[in-house]
Amino acid sequence: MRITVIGTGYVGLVTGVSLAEIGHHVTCVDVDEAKVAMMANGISPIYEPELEQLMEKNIQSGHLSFTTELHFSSADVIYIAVGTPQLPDGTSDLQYIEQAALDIARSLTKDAIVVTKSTVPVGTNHWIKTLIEEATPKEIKITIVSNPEFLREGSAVYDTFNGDRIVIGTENNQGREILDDINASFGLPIYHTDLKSAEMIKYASNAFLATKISFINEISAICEKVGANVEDVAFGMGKDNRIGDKFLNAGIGYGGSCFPKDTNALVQIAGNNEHDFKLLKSVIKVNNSQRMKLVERAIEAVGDLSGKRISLLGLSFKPNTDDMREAASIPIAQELVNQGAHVVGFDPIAIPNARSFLPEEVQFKETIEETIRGADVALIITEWDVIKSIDLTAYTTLMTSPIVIDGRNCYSLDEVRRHPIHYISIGRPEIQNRFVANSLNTR
Ligand SMILES: NC(=O)C1=CN([C@@H]2O[C@H](COP(=O)(O)OP(=O)(O)OC[C@H]3O[C@@H](n4cnc5c(N)ncnc54)[C@H](O)[C@@H]3O)[C@@H](O)[C@H]2O)C=CC1
Ligand SMILES: O=C(O)[C@H]1O[C@H](OP(=O)(O)OP(=O)(O)OC[C@H]2O[C@@H](n3ccc(=O)[nH]c3=O)[C@H](O)[C@@H]2O)[C@H](O)[C@@H](O)[C@@H]1O
Repeated sequence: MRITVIGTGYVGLVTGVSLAEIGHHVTCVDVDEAKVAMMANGISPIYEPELEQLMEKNIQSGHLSFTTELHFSSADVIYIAVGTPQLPDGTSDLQYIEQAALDIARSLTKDAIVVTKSTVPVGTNHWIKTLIEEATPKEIKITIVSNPEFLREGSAVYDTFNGDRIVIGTENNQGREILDDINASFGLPIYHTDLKSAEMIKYASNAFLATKISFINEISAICEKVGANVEDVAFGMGKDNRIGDKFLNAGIGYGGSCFPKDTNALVQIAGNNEHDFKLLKSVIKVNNSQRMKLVERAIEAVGDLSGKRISLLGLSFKPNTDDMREAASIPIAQELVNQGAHVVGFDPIAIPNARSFLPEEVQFKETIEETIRGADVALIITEWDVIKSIDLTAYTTLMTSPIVIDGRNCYSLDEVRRHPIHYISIGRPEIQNRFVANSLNTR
């Protein structure tokens, strides 16, 4: 099948490369000339494991190409994968979707199947179809399909080939049959539904996962007060198949380009339809306050942060990605700078992106050791393997005072107990050996 994918971000590029890998002829279109030039040379503009190897392989085999030209007339199927960011009031900004629809309409010379991969509010697929139809000759027939994406950043390629389901929302059998054909080689379960239900499945899935995270974070706050351990609690809960053991990691909350924007968008979709989504509003509120916990703990541990050297370990919103969108490091770094702290940041991959997201006062270091050297407090923001696997003696030998506040519960408490560290994590008992207190007093 000849497929054109519009938009080559995390979703569009991975979709295009994966469809090429299973044998389709894919043209990826983007308006960003610099990005297209990179991709045409086999270089991925995003950090995503396995992606670049597959890109190179499929460019070589002639299955994958990149262009800025907005001509779609030779495609059998056109995928829309442009961004749907959040407007200030929480609703989805559909300007890129609208532009893509108009670009499609302008160049169509025959019937087309248009597939929406982007996450869009309920009813948007009908709107896209109407937009295209209004701008094309009457004899051209448009079939619209909603095919929401469930990949996670950091494991996007793996997820595309090993996902739990493919959702295909259609308005007729033709769209359904062609999408079944296109996706057959992925070998994943396909679930068919109507357009609106497919759109809703995407928001409901992200909102439910966000709810699990805020729920376990609330439980972690109670664990801290009563002296329980949230990891043991989550493990015990997760053994019940009805609950499941995934997405119960307590921490500093969810970030990224999707959970924050999609939860806000669903609150707006509900509100526009006269439903006050109280539960989801609370999920968002809990998440917003969760992010500041590390700063609050730092103040409890050392008092006034002014003039203190504070290390941020991990800057991206989660490990294995360079994506800084809605990363917890952004409000945390801003608050630390506001309080007069001297902030030093480390991330194995995201530093180039982080420079434009974090306050200019933040300094960056290439290694964990350089980042924590001379620090008064280390805050763990992202659970990169390189941070999880560090020898804990580095904290005691390099820091001015070994106070580690771990927003991702990276270390086992048994391991921490073997080191003279003041260790504060989320929903687990605080560890402050007498030895640490003594060593701090003698500094
Ligand atoms: N990032 C993720 O992990 C996931 C994202 N989604 C959804 O997928 C959609 C895309 O998200 P991302 O890939 O993160 O976006 P992104 O912001 O990384 O990429 C969007 C791309 O579209 C391009 N673009 C915009 N307008 C265009 C036009 N008219 N023609 C050609 N190219 C155009 C931009 O230059 C950019 O390269 C969003 O709706 C998002 O909610 C869904 C699942 C996962
Ligand atoms: O719509 C999207 O964009 C995507 O959003 C999420 O994927 P992603 O944002 O890439 O990453 P996740 O692994 O879901 O993590 C999101 C955030 O939740 C946090 N998280 C996750 C799991 C957990 O138990 N606890 C927790 O705090 C992570 O640290 C991260 O900040 C969903 O998992 C994907 O299915 C979906 O396609």
